[in-house]
Amino acid sequence: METFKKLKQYYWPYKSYFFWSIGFLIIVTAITVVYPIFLQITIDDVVLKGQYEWIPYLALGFIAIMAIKGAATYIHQYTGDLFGISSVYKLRNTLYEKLQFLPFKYYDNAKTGDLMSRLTADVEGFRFFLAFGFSELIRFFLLVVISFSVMMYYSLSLTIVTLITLPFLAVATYKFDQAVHPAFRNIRKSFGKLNTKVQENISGIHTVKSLSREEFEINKFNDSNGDYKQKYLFTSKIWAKYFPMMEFIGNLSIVFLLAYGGYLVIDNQLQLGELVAFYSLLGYIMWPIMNLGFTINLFSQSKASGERLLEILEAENEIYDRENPIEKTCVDGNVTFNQVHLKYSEGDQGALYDISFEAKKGSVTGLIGSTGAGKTSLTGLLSRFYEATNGEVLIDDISVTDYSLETLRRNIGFVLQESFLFSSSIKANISFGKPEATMDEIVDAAKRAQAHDFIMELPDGYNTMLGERGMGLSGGQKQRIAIARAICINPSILILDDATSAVDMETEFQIQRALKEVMKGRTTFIIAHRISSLKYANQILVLEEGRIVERGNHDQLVSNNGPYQRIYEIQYQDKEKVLQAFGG
Ligand SMILES: Nc1ncnc2c1ncn2[C@@H]1O[C@H](COP(=O)(O)OP(=O)(O)OP(=O)(O)O)[C@@H](O)[C@H]1O
Repeated sequence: METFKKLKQYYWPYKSYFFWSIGFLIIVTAITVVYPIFLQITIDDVVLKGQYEWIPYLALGFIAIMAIKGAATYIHQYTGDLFGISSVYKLRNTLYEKLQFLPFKYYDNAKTGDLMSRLTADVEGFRFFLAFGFSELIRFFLLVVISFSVMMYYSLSLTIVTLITLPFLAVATYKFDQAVHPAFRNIRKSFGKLNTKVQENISGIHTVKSLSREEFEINKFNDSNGDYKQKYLFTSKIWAKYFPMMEFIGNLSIVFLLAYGGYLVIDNQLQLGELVAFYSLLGYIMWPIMNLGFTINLFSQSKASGERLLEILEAENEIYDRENPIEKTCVDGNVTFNQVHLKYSEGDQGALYDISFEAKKGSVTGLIGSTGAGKTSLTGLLSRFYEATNGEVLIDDISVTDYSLETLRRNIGFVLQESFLFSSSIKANISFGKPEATMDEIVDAAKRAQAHDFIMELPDGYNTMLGERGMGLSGGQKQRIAIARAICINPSILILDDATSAVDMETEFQIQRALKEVMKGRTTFIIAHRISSLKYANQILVLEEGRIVERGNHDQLVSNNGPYQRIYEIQYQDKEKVLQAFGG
């Protein structure tokens, strides 16, 4: 129940639908119990007493009651569905919103397919219970209580005899729930894994195909699919084991009813119609109790789903705006790092140690070092993708934690090694960070990113729709759109993370030209593996294992006898060797 309590805020605002639904359910259930009473009166007071003239009236009365029941069932079902659908609409929106604001750290470990199955299958599971399962439980209690009362009215002793099996049925049902709940949680988990498998495969299909790993992938999918099947079969076994047991106990009651009830009729202690009504009423008690397995099943599934939804809703967001954060449309872009340390998680080896430097407004800072040295981590701290463990990161002498996240991210433009483009128009992709941008601004950004010319050659120009992940464009074209997107927000700080590493020399040259133009007047950080990208930087920070081991400009570092000179020699000696080999 804890899970439902925690999720109350999502369904309770729609309680009026729920109460309407339950109100009409009471009418439906009451009418259901009236049927056997009708039967009893017809047998005992009409048929057995030979008063056949009453039959048409009884039949008409029956039709009227059925009509009322039909109308009440309609309202009960419709309002029940409204309750479920309205609640999960709000829940789904909240989940999505939460996913938008969860920090990068959350996504380091999250799996897309699993998240998707939570947002779809688990939300659906929860909805089904709200719309259907809840009222089934209530119907159960109503049917049992009303039927029980009428049975007691007919014969107390027969009620006791027939319902003697009830405690056994209750125990079996309880045990069933205990077994089936973890089984359902496992099914949901396995489904999440299956989804992850499919999603990763589709995202990485180029890699799979280019390395001929289709068979391997098929086998891996088969494993996940097999696991899902096993989990379902395991649950079926539980179901198959308990259900006949419950049915058997239920049928024992009928045996007791026929034996003892028959005796009472023969002994004239009970009327025949009452015995027939008793049989129907027993069905109303036994059937829902046996069916309780199914309802509990629903309940277990939705509880398991609810728990998985709560895992997202309750995930901690460590990076948020402090109270009254500084909101600015434009920062100057003076960046200072003061003895900054970064550890991604407790017990983790640090990613950055004692980083201190200054980058003046409009200057270019180059970051170089082997892979894993901490270059990307350093720039991520500026936008608060992650939080420094110690030390301060300042923009215009104010800690980044004092700014609103929106201010930071509207003032810091990123161009990553592999840029993600959405499956929408080129125009929408460029203005993604500034949806209010005018067409002139979009075109201007594209021109400065050297993207305008090739965009104009596309069939629909700026309205050309891109496939998922920017399919249909070359790597260099995608990159230039990403550059246009970064500068469309007109950022004071620009971070170019290996922006040219994934393209050929010719494209690199074009992109470099685009970047030179857009770097003007912005504090720029260039993460590069190639020295050629850093020649004109005002300062270069050489990182090794999370520490700055050398700093200066290209001319100073190239003869400093340090790691930069070594990188330079490796990159340029090779070039010279190549040139010599070709007689250059
Ligand atoms: N999200 C993360 N969670 C945990 N550890 C991380 C995370 N991102 C990076 N690291 C670790 O931090 C260290 C620095 O990584 P970082 O990506 O900053 O290096 P880099 O210099 O940018 O490397 P590259 O040139 O390969 O991109 C590495 O040891 C890396 O494994």
